Amino acid sequence: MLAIDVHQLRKQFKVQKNREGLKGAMLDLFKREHTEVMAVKDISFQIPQGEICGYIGENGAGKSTTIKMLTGILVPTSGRILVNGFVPHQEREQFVGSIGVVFGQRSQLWWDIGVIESFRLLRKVYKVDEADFKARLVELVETLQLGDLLNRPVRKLSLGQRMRCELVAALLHNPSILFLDEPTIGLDIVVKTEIREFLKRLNREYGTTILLTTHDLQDIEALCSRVIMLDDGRIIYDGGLEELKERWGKGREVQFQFTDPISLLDVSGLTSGFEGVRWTKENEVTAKVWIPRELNVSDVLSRVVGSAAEISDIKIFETNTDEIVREIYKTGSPEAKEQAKEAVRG
Ligand SMILES: Nc1ncnc2c1ncn2[C@@H]1O[C@H](COP(=O)(O)OP(=O)(O)OP(=O)(O)O)[C@@H](O)[C@H]1O
Repeated sequence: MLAIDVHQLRKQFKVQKNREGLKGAMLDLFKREHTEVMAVKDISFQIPQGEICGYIGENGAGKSTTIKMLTGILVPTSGRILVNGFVPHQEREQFVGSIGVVFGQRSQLWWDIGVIESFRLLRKVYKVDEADFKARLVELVETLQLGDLLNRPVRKLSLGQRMRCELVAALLHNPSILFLDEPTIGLDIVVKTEIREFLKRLNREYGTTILLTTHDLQDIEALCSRVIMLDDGRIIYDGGLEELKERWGKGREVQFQFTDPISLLDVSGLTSGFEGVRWTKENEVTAKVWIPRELNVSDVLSRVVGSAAEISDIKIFETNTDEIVREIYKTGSPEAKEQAKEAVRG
């Protein structure tokens, strides 16, 4: 069974218009005018059990709206959703037992009571057996190092501590799918890394399926083999992260450290004939070469390595996903968007 199966999913919101001026406000009192906003436009995708998939897009692209439909909080305007074989908004009671949800910007813990009390209440909500609850709590508390936080009220926790507690709260009933909406927002790099490690482990040990939205592409790099990219309510890319980099990455950079001092002229000579290759000198013995996407990196490398110049070190710089994705978002890079839409269609 697929973890998530979505067909032609659409969500349209009715938004009240505000008319201008005093007269407008008076008129609004009697009869409001409405417009429609289509937040999600007939999207389809399937996620198998055990996959970690990133769901990305600019502000307002429709990510949260999708997650809310997948978790049964919003009812779709049209289309079909099956999550763990359930129709989320129809079969709520059984359904919520099989999923966990963390919204980075909202808490599911009670503000004024000890964290452990919130966990106990959630145990009742999810009808988790006492012995299972204890075993799971011990394990999660240990992995996420929550020991001395458990008796503190949530309002006294730092954001990072709270987020770790949110994860425990979402996982106490051992769900097979975890939805994360901006799980690392506002956290420092140390806590971000801890949370990423924890999620990887969860996926590895329990096969938990994870769908996560994020604006932090480091989350995607660290966790996801697959990315779904949304733009204005439509899917513009659905595929591997590596493929995304390959398809839209503009090139690779390789840094060479030579044994003896070199000049820019020397190194440029090494790659003569390769069109578009650009060298920059970093210091007496170090130079960087930029290799455009159209060329095979290893062809260029072997030419340099096979030359008379003696090399003491080589570093290859990975294509920066941040830059690629920002480029697609920003320029809309019309042809990239068009290509992507075609790839999804075809
Ligand atoms: N309850 C609502 N009523 C009306 N319009 C809404 C509602 N919720 C979302 N929208 C609109 O739907 C579109 C998609 O919003 P959504 O929150 O899903 O985007 P998002 O990709 O999650 O953005 P962000 O990264 O900012 O969280 C936006 O234009 C938003 O204004």
